Amino acid sequence: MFRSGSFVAEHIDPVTDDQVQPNGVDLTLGDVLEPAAPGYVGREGKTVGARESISPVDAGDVDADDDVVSGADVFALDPGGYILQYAETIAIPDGHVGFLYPRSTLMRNSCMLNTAVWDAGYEGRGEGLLQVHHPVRLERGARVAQLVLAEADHAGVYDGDYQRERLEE
Ligand SMILES: O=c1ccn([C@H]2C[C@H](O)[C@@H](COP(=O)(O)OP(=O)(O)OP(=O)(O)O)O2)c(=O)[nH]1
Repeated sequence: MFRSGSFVAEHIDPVTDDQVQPNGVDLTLGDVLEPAAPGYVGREGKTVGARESISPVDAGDVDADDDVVSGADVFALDPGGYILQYAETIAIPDGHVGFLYPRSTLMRNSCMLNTAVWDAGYEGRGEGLLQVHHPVRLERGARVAQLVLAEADHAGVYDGDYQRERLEE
């Protein structure tokens, strides 16, 4: 069974009322990174290749548009693959598994957010793969994705390399 948005909100920090949806909680855009060196996925080990931060520009520096809020931090992205870091800390409670879906407005703007499984016991500020197929402008703090939680049996709890990622930043 999938849990309600108000249940999911108990496991997201920080969260505001407007992020809470009927079936999940919207996550917002923290930072955008660009891969700068090859990573490695092996039979045993793995590494995440170096990435470089993309600097946001002031809203006043992108094409004027009624929808762009003055003073906002805006990532002006050309087509390519980027790492999107969520602003919120996510804690997947025991007895659950998390799934994340992109906000449809991203998709309608020719962007896609690819995600993996969120394991029971994981806590951290996670990442997703942002595919940009057409130039787009994304504001820091904008809602970009929605996390849902489903009840699930599990074998142990998450104890991998990404446990507690970016919590001390
Ligand atoms: O889109 C996603 C999906 C999951 N995660 C987090 C939660 C998940 O529990 C953790 C680890 O994911 P996974 O188990 O797939 O990582 P791995 O590549 O198998 O590495 P490790 O074995 O070190 O965990 O990453 C994200 O940040 N983004």
